[in-house]
Parts: sequence; structure tokens; C-alpha cells
Amino acid sequence: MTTTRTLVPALDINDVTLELGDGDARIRALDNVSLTVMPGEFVTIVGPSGSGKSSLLAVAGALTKADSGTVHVHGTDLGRIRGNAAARFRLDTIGFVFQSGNLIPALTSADQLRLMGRLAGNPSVDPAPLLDAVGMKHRAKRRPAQLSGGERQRVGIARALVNSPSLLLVDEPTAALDRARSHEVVQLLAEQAHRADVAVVMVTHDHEVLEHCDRVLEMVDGTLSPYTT
Ligand SMILES: Nc1ncnc2c1ncn2[C@@H]1O[C@H](COP(=O)(O)OP(=O)(O)OP(=O)(O)O)[C@@H](O)[C@H]1O
Repeated sequence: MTTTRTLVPALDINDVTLELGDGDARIRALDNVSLTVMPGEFVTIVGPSGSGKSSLLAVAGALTKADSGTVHVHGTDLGRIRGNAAARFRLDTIGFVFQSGNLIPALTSADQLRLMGRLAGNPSVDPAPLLDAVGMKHRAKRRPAQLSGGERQRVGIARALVNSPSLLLVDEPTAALDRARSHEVVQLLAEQAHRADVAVVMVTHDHEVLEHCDRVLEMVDGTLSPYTT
């Protein structure tokens, strides 16, 4: 007997439109965008400045509501949750990684992870295995100012994984890094996606790192299409 396993997409964006600004200055940041990302898949979005990449991450991360279309994260319709429920959902289901790691200056690497666990109602988080997974166990007691840019980014990735998210949204993770560190960080994201079955959606201007991604898409004027070199 053959058994078929139905996989729920980690992210399912269907025909989404988002308009920003007021009056004559109103622009269509997302124009009928659709995107499905499965668990364990690492998708990257490239495209010119102002093309709508950050808007897409904001909609996928339940930070901005689409004007039309639907967004499901791991089966939950983001259009149907708001306020505290949306904040709770973000904390439990979505991880965010930003340009420079966005770490809290006063906290050690280990405490960055503990705090994220506590916020999600998971106070017994053990930071050691996650820091180990990103090659940062030996920096557990250091604060951000005592870390290199690449190390901060690694801690940021470990922190984003603390609550075992279904979806990891990553905005320009290599902006502050040299070429070697950029490859390391993006390779690490690919490893985490494949090992922990997390869907990763990364936005980048850095075409050097695309080799590590499973799928590359291009955003131009609010529309998404496959990227061709
Ligand atoms: N709050 C806002 N109000 C009005 N327009 C906005 C707002 N935020 C973004 N925009 C406009 O929406 C469009 C898409 O912006 P977005 O930040 O998504 O692009 P991006 O591709 O991420 O750009 P970059 O690569 O420079 O970060 C741009 O034309 C931008 O000027």
C-alpha cells in the first residue's frame, strides 16, 4: 500500500495586492503576487531597490495586511488574525533575521536566545544546542559589541530559530559582511532550512550567494517572476 503525505505549505501567498502611501502618491508595492514555499525550502528574492521585496516580507510576516488576496502561514490565514493574536502567532510560528542581527546590546548571546524563549512562554530554552548549530557555542557569554558582524548574524539566526518557527524571513543578511562571511551565513541558512525543515524566504541584493538557494525569484515593480541570469 502506498501512503501519501500531504504537506502543508509553510507560506502560501495567493494573488496579493498591497498599496502604500496616500492620494496621488499611492503606489502598488505588491501587484498580484503569488508564492508558495514548502517546509525545508530556501527561497531567495532579488530585485531593484523599491521593487517591493520588504513589502513582501512584511505581508508574509503578519506585519502588514494585504489589501486583497490571501496569505497563509503553515495553514493559518493571516487575514483572519489581528492584534495580540497576530503578535502571538508571529512569536510562535515566524522567525525574523535582519540586516545586522538586531541583537540587544546588553545581553550575551545565550541570553538573547533565552529572552526570545521566555517571550514565547518557553522559559526553559537551552541556548547551547542552537548556538552550537550555528558555530557560536564558544561565544555564548559574549555581548554583541564583542562579536564580529558575521558572528552577530549567526546569533541572530540562532535566536530566530529558538521557537522552532515554520517560516524564517530574512532581510539582507549579508549587507554588513565581507564575501567569505556572506557565503558562510547564507550556507548556514540553507543548512538550517534543510536540517530543521524550516521554510526560509530571504531578500537580498547580493547575487554572489544565490548558489546556496533552492529557488531564486525576482521582484520588479511589485511583481514576482523566476530569476534568470
Ligand atoms: N510606508 C510607505 N508609504 C508609502 N510608500 C512606501 C512605504 N513603504 C514603502 N513604500 C514604497 O513601496 C515600494 C516598495 O518598497 P519596498 O521597501 O517593499 O521595496 P524593496 O524592494 O524592499 O526596496 P529596498 O531594496 O530598497 O529595500 C517603494 O516604491 C517604496 O517607496
